[in-house]
Amino acid sequence: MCGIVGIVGKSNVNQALFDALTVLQHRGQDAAGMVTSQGGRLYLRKDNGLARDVFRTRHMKELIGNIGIAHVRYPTAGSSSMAEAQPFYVNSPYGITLAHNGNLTNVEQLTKEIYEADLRHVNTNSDSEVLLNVFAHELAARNKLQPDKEDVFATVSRVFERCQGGYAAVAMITGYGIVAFRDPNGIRPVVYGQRQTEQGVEYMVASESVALDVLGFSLIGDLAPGEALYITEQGELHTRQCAKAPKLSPCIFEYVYLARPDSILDGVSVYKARLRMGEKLAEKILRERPEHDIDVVIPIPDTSRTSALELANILGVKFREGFVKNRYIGRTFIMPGQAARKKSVRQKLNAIEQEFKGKNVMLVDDSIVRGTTCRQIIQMARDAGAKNVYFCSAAPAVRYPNVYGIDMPSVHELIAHNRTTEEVAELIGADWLLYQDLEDLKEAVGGGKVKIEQFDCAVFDGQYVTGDIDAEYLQRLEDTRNDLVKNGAQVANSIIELHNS
Ligand SMILES: O=P(O)(O)OC[C@H]1O[C@H](OP(=O)(O)OP(=O)(O)O)[C@H](O)[C@@H]1O
Ligand SMILES: NC(=O)CC[C@H](N)C(=O)O
Ligand SMILES: [Mg+2]
Repeated sequence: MCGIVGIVGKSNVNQALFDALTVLQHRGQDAAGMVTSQGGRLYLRKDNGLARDVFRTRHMKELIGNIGIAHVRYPTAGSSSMAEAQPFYVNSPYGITLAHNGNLTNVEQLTKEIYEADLRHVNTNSDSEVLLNVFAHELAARNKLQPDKEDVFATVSRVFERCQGGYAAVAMITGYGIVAFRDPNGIRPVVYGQRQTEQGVEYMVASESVALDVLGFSLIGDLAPGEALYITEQGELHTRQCAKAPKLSPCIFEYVYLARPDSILDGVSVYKARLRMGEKLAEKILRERPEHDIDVVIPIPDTSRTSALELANILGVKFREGFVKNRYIGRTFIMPGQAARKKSVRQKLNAIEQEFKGKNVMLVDDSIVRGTTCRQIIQMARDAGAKNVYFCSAAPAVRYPNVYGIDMPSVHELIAHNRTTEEVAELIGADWLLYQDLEDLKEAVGGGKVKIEQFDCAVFDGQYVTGDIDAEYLQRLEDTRNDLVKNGAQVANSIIELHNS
């Protein structure tokens, strides 16, 4: 779940792109990049690190132009090498750059085709570089000196025919405009909006609506699954449905953890969805233990705050901030290695003893994935003197790998894989553990004012909406991307493409 953004403006867009990246930083902390265009030239800066570290004043000065795209990365394919930071670039046709959120599931076949049939060179293990080359090949196949919107939309249709998986992408065609597209299942989100300036209307595409809000763009809407958008350099906006059988199946984990609460995705407020998750969970507690003895509800900052608050309200139990979060430490789950993740939990969270001493505490988290967070947190609650430590998760048990852009490649790393709730409770040291039911989660997200009928819930139920995932695929994923392999795979590549400023 990386963050992508593209802007067609009326003055230099570098500052706006940078600001958007800082707002989307929660979607990827490993690498950041930006490319802008002016007078047929491209200006690129990308590297590993947070946006604020990658872009210094000297880089910003060189990123000139009224049009550009940018990316924050959380690696889910290839390695964490800086050579895989995005946007990627190919020089033909026209000079195209691309930023991608998601994961292709037929990347091996595509890599072969690109080399053997399309005669194109791919220099990294990133699936995003493959996606760019498919797009570039199909645009080149139109054989036009000056491509128009029909060429762009026909190209996206071909991309949909060839590429499987989850992908939300934004690409810049040098001298022509910005294209954005969302896979036919709409697994990853893309929104777009506009703002009025003295020089005319500016357009922006981004992973989440919060990026539009903060920059003063008003939301026009989401890209529908299978829809593409093309904004010319002159500022004309075109949209088109380019897929044969689109079906909205957004990743439900976006609402659980990935997205910011102040975003609206596919018409659903993430904040409200999380409130409803808390409500459903409280109802389950009351069903299962009407005589519960919970003294206080405590969230695990940050993401669970919203659902924990509503859970406490419905239970009629005190809501307290029992853990203080170090604001200078980022998100733990999207860190690349287990050692870093483990260390970070203790650095990030500290208990306020008074809230625990002698009490039965109900700790609430949005999800339990590897169990890194809850194990340590429960111990901290005990050390702080809690009488009983109960734990609940606003999402169901995570039991299956994710293949669409969340780094959960190995079932053996998932604490709930092949374990009952009681076994997980024992392992994490909880006196009582409660998970949200999947139907309740679906209802919490898709049952509000705006209805969503189908989701990608694969991490909870093992059903992969693209229909191309089998045991063999999952085994390969496990073998190539488990924690041990990833730790050994950090090759110090340099970037072979545009000069990096
Ligand atoms: O079971 P685990 O493998 O530990 O993963 C789940 C935890 O990781 C996430 O927190 P994170 O620290 O990434 O971000 P947050 O501050 O937004 O909650 C999530 O909110 C859970 O707390
Ligand atoms: N999290 C993502 O969306 C990752 C995009 C791409 N698969 C990469 O690894 O760079
Ligand atoms: Mg958390």
